[in-house]
Amino acid sequence: MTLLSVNHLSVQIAGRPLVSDVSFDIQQGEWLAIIGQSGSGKSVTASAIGHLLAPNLTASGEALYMGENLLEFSAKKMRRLRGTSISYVFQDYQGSFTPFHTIGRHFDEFLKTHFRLPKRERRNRAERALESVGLKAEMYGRYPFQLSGGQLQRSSIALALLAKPDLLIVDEPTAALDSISAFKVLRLLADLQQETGCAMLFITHDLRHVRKHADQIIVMKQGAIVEQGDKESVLDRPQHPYTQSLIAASPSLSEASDLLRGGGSVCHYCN
Ligand SMILES: Nc1ncnc2c1ncn2[C@@H]1O[C@H](COP(=O)(O)OP(=O)(O)OP(=O)(O)O)[C@@H](O)[C@H]1O
Repeated sequence: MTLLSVNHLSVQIAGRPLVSDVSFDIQQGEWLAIIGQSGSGKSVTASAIGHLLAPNLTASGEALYMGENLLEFSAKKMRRLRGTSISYVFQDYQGSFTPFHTIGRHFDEFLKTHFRLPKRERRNRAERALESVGLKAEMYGRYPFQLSGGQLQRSSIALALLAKPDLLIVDEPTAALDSISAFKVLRLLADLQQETGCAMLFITHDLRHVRKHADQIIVMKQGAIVEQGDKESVLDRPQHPYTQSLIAASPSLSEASDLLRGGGSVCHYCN
């Protein structure tokens, strides 16, 4: 079943298009990856869906979620939906936390805003959420600066999944992490997606992640989609010269794909 249907989405700045006529569907539980070079419009597209564009940008078109056009939602209605039905995880995990509030307080504020739960139950839920991303419950009382980048990104994933959203929009979640932490965070996201059954809109530069996790792929260039389809057809039989050049510029992809096909086990991302 279609969860989100984006139709003819365009984003402009002072009359100049940044994203033009973008259309795609995400099915329930599906992992859709958006790839493309820096500046191709991936983040602007993802931000437009949840009303997270910078104030100088305007969006038009449709983003139908359960049949309702999100672009027509009031700010208040969208705020209610964001975090509960549609959640975001950003590259800049630092920005997801207020430095002078404990990790626990962030969870508590979220739960207080969206649910009517007694204090003890809120605390239990937050601690369980931290444990679900491999963190100790004692992280509840720590301040953001007392956590590593990987731990903070895990906390932001736990926070994003707290209300069991149907759709998780993830914008380069590992760009600021070292490769081992990045690998762990991606595996965690994949496990949690399996567990919760949420759909994932995943923005990345790294085609190895796409090869491993995506069902469908969108390729963006200069604000427009140049190719889209299922993972195998886009990565193994790319039609557009731009997709071909992206794949060619990602030498580790052919390596990863050989390893996957041959059942090799040397590549971190293939295990
Ligand atoms: N608030 C803004 N004001 C003006 N231009 C913007 C704004 N936000 C984004 N842009 C421009 O829109 C274009 C698309 O940006 P976007 O962030 O979506 O690219 P991206 O594909 O996500 O790139 P990256 O992979 O580097 O994050 C870029 O040319 C960017 O400079």
